[in-house]
Amino acid sequence: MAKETHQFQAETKKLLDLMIHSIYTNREIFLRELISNASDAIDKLHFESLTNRDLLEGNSDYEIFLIPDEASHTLTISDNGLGMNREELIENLGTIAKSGTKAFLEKLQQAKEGDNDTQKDLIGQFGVGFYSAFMVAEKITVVSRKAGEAQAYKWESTADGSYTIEECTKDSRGTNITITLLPEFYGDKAEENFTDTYKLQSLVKKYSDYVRYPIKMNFVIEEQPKDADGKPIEGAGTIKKNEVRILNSMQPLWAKNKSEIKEEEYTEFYQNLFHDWEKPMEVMHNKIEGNIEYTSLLFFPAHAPYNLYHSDYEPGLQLYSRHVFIMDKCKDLLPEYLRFVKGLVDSPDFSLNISRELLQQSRELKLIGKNLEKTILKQLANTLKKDRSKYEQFWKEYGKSLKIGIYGSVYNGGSDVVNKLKDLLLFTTSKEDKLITLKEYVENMPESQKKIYYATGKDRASIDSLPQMEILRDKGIDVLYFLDNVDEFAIEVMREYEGKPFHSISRGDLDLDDVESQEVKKETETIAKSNEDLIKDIKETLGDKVAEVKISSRLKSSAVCLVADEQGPSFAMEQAFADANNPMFKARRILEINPKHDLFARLQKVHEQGKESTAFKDYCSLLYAQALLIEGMMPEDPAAIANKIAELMAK
Ligand SMILES: Nc1ncnc2c1ncn2[C@@H]1O[C@H](COP(=O)(O)OP(=O)(O)OP(=O)(O)O)[C@@H](O)[C@H]1O
Repeated sequence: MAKETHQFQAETKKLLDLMIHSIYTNREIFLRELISNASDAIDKLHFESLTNRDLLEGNSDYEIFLIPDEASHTLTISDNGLGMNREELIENLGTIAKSGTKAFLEKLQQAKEGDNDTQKDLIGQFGVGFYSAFMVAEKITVVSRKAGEAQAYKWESTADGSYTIEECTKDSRGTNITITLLPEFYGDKAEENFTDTYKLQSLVKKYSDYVRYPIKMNFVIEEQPKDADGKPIEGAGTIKKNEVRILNSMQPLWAKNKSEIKEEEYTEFYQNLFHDWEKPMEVMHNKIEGNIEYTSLLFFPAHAPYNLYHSDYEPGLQLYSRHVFIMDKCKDLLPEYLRFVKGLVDSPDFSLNISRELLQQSRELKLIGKNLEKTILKQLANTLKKDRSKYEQFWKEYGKSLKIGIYGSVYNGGSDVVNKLKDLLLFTTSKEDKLITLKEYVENMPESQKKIYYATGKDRASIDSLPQMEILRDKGIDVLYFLDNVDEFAIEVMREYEGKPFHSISRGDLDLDDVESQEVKKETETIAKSNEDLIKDIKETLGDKVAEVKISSRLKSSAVCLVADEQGPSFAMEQAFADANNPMFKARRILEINPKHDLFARLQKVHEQGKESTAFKDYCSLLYAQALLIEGMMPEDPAAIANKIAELMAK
């Protein structure tokens, strides 16, 4: 095969330009990224070799080698992992397949130009992998031979928009990545010299100490020759000697005693393993002995990843058995609603070469999973009790996960899940822009209040201005604010909390049970009776637009409002269904009219002109349009409505 030149995909080009002109100061992270790729490639080989021993070609001494060379000012990172063939080199190093990197680029474009802090944050957050090497490289050469295949390939690029691929030879399987360093990154005068063995050693210690394969490097040591007794020979001058040293401790942090581990160690470990630049929000390290034996080290990232609720997010914990890595992203340990938890579990009860399928059925795995879930929920309950502001921070990032868990319990877990999560929920309320638990809400309910009231809206202001809110505010009844799409769905599944049913202020009757409300209700019924014809004619005029027209007992200063029937979905749910392409789930609309409003008297007057009169018809459609607008919905024919208003105003 002759040498081929390929163009980078447009997005890769963008990323490379960014790396070259990066103002990111932490350029040294490229080494961590390449070592982590090398370690992943060994993991992959190890995993595949469980079912195909031949891939090992007789060598299962996994290792990563760093080879700095001052003379050619290069640094090579070599691994004996799975390697890549021609197609894989093109696919992995020529395009950006990872949606994460795509999202990174989008975010970056959104960030204001010259916003250096955001740029820094993003490079750290997304960990741009292989391409980060272009921050320090003039040229990168990748020589790789895939395990089990004979032909090796050489990929090379100066990041000028293209790369070349050609056949080459390589005896051992795996990948060598050679970076020809930019002038500012080699030599004694360099700001950072990446050919300096001691610099490299300290970087490995800092970022890659826990990598589970040995990271080796050759050191040239100057020594005084020794005599037969091992004593240095005086005046003999020094001799140079090569010595291969392992740079990383490989000692898993989780195997140490909790009391011996410093907070910074957990942070570094977490950042290293999960490519995060921030400190984790929570660290949970537990060693369990007894019936079942395991150590778990779990983290909550400081911020929810941008794709936590998308299908491309891969949840799961790492599995180890006696410190030997078995599997990444094992989904079967934790329930869906804890998908944001990162970390690992090490248990001698896991078998080393177990397949994913068998693992799913493993009794030990199920037991450990149940325990981990309990530990996490207990920790959350504890934080809620003892450190409210920390819990609120957690809630801001991951509250949605728990609510989705409750909603999802219909299909997965049932009331058991609801019971586990109901006391961890937080909502703001009409009384204060402060988060409270359901328990706190119920404790503050007046004696006569039998239901938990809630209102749905896009923000506090839009709920505050709902006409239905006025009466509740006047009566001092607190209302939970549902500002997240999933809130109402989750609450629909719960139905009640400690025997108190949830009730939307925009659905069904309010059922306020105090004496005053009972009286108003009676009065409303009387008004409704004496206005039966009017109500019937409004309904007839509006036709299918509304299911029912009613005299309202819930309105104070507003003339009308629209509520949904208690049985069907609410307007917010209707909207959510429509957004999810399910427009058939429609709320049953009920138009409520305030009999105490001056408009009602006017309506009665206009009705005297007859139900077929233009004036009456216009009044009906304007009433309905008003009600829609209050709910944040658009009337079907806004232009016609505007004309009608103009006509009426001109009168
Ligand atoms: N040393 C290597 N051996 C084998 N394959 C490699 C090696 N380095 C990179 N690759 C391949 O190239 C792909 C792209 O690497 P890159 O570092 O850009 O992203 P990543 O490792 O998938 O993601 P991240 O860096 O966010 O973990 C990898 O997924 C892997 O398939």
